[in-house]
Amino acid sequence: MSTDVASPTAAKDSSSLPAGNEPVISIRNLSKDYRDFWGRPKVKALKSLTMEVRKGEVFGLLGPNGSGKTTTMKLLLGLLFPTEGEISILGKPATDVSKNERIGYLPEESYLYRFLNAEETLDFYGRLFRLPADVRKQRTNELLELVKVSHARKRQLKEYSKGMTRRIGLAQALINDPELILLDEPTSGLDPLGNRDMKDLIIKLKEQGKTIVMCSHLLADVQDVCDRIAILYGGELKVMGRVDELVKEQDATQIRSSKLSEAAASEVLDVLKKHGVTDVQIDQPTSSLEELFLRTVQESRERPGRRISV
Ligand SMILES: Nc1ncnc2c1ncn2[C@@H]1O[C@H](COP(=O)(O)OP(=O)(O)OP(=O)(O)O)[C@@H](O)[C@H]1O
Repeated sequence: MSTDVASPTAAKDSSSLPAGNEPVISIRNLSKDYRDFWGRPKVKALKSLTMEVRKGEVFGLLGPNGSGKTTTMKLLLGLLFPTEGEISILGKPATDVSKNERIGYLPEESYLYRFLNAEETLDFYGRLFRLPADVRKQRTNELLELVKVSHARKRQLKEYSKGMTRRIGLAQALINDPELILLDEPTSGLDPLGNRDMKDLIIKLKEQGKTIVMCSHLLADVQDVCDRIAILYGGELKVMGRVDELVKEQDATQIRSSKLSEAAASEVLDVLKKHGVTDVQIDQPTSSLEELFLRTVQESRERPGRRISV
């Protein structure tokens, strides 16, 4: 397995950067101590974190509660100052707030104004980025379509469901057409349809050349959309690498075929036994519950009133 167990000095992952592909984010020996009322270090939230995020990739930042993910996001945005270390983001230091005009951020809890409707919300954030009125109008329309809340554009956000609020939060994060998008728990609170939409959106943004960093506890979602991940524990980088490489089982072989007859399966077993392989399992593959759920909803839409047979 090409896993990198990070040490404070060596936290690079296996696939090195191709020449000319400068990292969008470069973090070197980053530490963050939160201090108490008297300025004494209270919590070491990050310890010597070194990592890179490349242009056009979807990067997952994982770890249990309190492992330092949100702290990392806030340091990237320049909302916190590091205790030690350096961050370069879009070629600028993280403390240079001008770079935030090229960044979109979806916080874990969206801070949206409950009494504004969807249109007004996006227009308000567009104004914060000093976008001209015609651009604000065009982006608002495009983004409401993209996140599928066009039908509720005139409704105040206080009437929105959790999933709709998450969608408008994402639209807000995209209003400035950012190059780099930071998403804190993007799929939390979404039903399986909303979840699929959000993942499709993330993939679409990647196809448009955007770089995306996301924190999530929903590992199946991370596996679905992320190219590379880092796992933090207690503020330290423990693992970093390509998702497909990290989850590959090194000491097993998988053969997939169309459905085998009993006779064919038995012959296959004989061949494997001849080669000394005894721990063989031949069974029918299963699809995910997510696939079944989405198929059920799709078929229910197309053929209302019918019971669906699997
Ligand atoms: N403002 C703060 N003051 C003091 N300690 C803090 C502060 N913010 C975070 N911490 C501590 O820093 C550590 C890392 O917190 P952080 O929020 O970055 O973790 P996280 O990985 O995002 O967690 P979660 O998955 O719960 O969101 C935790 O021990 C947390 O208690």
